[in-house]
Amino acid sequence: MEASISLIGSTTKPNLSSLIIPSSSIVLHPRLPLPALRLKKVSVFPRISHRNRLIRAQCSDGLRPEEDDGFVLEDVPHLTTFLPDLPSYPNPLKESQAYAIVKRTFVSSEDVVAQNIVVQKGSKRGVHFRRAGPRERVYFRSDEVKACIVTCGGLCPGINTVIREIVCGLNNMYGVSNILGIQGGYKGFYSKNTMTLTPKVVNDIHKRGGTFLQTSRGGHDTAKIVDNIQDRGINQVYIIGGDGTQKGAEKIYQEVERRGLQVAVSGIPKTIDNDIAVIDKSFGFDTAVEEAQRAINAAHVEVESVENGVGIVKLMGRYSGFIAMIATLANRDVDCCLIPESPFYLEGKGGLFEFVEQRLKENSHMVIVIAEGAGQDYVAQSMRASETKDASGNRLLLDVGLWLTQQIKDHFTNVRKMTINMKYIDPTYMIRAIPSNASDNVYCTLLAQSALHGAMAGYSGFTVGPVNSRHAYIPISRVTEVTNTVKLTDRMWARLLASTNQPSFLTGAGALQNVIDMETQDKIDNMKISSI
Ligand SMILES: Nc1ncnc2c1ncn2[C@@H]1O[C@H](COP(=O)(O)OP(=O)(O)O)[C@@H](O)[C@H]1O
Ligand SMILES: O=P(O)(O)OC[C@H]1O[C@](O)(COP(=O)(O)O)[C@@H](O)[C@@H]1O
Ligand SMILES: [Mg+2]
Repeated sequence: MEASISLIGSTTKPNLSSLIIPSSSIVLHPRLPLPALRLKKVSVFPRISHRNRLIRAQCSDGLRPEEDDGFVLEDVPHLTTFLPDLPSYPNPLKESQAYAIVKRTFVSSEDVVAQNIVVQKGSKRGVHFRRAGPRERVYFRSDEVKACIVTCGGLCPGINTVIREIVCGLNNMYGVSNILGIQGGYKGFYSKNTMTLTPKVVNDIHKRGGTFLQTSRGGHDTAKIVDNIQDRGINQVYIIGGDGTQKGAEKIYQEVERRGLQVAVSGIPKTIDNDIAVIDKSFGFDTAVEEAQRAINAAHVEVESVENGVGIVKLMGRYSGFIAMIATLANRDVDCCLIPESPFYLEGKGGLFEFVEQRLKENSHMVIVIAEGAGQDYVAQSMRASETKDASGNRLLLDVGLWLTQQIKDHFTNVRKMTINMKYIDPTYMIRAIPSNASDNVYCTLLAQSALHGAMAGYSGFTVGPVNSRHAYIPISRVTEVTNTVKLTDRMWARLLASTNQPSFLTGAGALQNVIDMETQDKIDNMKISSI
């Protein structure tokens, strides 16, 4: 059987013999018997930013299964890609008591996770990612590992659980004892002392909110960070953070590869907003939704105890309204949910004022949940706003919660001459600062273990996360190139509208078309990415 291979994203022409050898670093097609494979053609394309590694194989034995079934593996880099002579060792898990009776301790190099699991008869197989988990061979001797952990960006419930489980997992499963904590985010690499992390030190940190290692925004200096990694002899870097952090992790990986260092760079996606693409859900999200119930319930109790009570609860979500949407769906006392993805308007037919008045007439009270990023352009029209950014370059938002409170108050007092009782609750930081709940703790444990198995197995420049409930290694660039947002044209938003019976605000001129245009563009961008 012959195959032609395209390596997209490779900087150097690959050594053919190393590609012909069935290696754990390149899986061509899960159905291909690798030892029988002969290479027909190898093409090397220049690096493209949105696809780190895409490895496709095309059979030329007449069957052409990949061409027919459209299988694509979006692979992650492996240290042997640029260090082909790196020795490997049997995985110490072979001797592990914990895994003694497990049927399949090791994940096969042919196991992949499908990005799309809803298919039709005759669908192309589509994009797949490498399945996460321990591998038969590792590329680090346990006593040689010097790992470090860093946390960057905003807080999120569960960060401490991930830290704890990386430390305990490396120690218990791989016998690694040399683990450093980098304090205060990326800048901590070059501006602070490190701390030693042992299972004892991190034993109960999962019971606390925040990050044991502290965090920061800004301060990503790739050269300084990699110099520091090199100077300290660090060979595994675990980076916990959101979209910004993952972009930084990608740059660190690229510099590590450029310098030819045996350093595994592993990203663990963190975002309370659930705005990271590809993965099912980010850790801490469930906890945030649960905690949001307390604020919504408080608002509801307040407003149902007075006449014409209007409660407004602001939840986090800069560009993605997932917390607001799911917290609303979970609660049932919310009359209206406003998210960044769905523009709304106040005045006139189908507007928010009309809806508030209608609910007050019906129930004498109502609750609005609003995501912090909702209606930003609208708010900016009535406020003199200057574009300010945080240290990482994220746009600072206008306070839509306060603004909406004032608008509703003014309208009913001055225009409708009605007395209303406004209660505004902003629980955003209170939600973000709590420890993770039970299900997030389990999720964080899996993330940490998947990350360290991947690093020990020599993968690098990857992000870990569940894709259709199976943990996978995903090229970092794949999770940073698009923001995960609520799709108004998907059924979940319709479920919410059906549950609250609120207006869709799509009656304004061109509003519906705008949404469709935006989402179509998103889809086209995604399709371009998936079809390369
Ligand atoms: N494009 C980028 N390239 C390199 N580093 C980045 C980039 N964007 C953000 N960072 C760094 O990542 C860290 C966290 O980013 P930030 O956007 O604040 O939070 P989050 O990672 O949670 O989205 C900061 O130290 C910031 O300097
Ligand atoms: O801590 P800060 O800088 O006030 O951050 C607030 C922002 O952080 C977030 O929680 C998200 O932060 P990340 O991008 O770090 O995940 C937003 O929802 C919120 O706007
Ligand atoms: Mg972010």
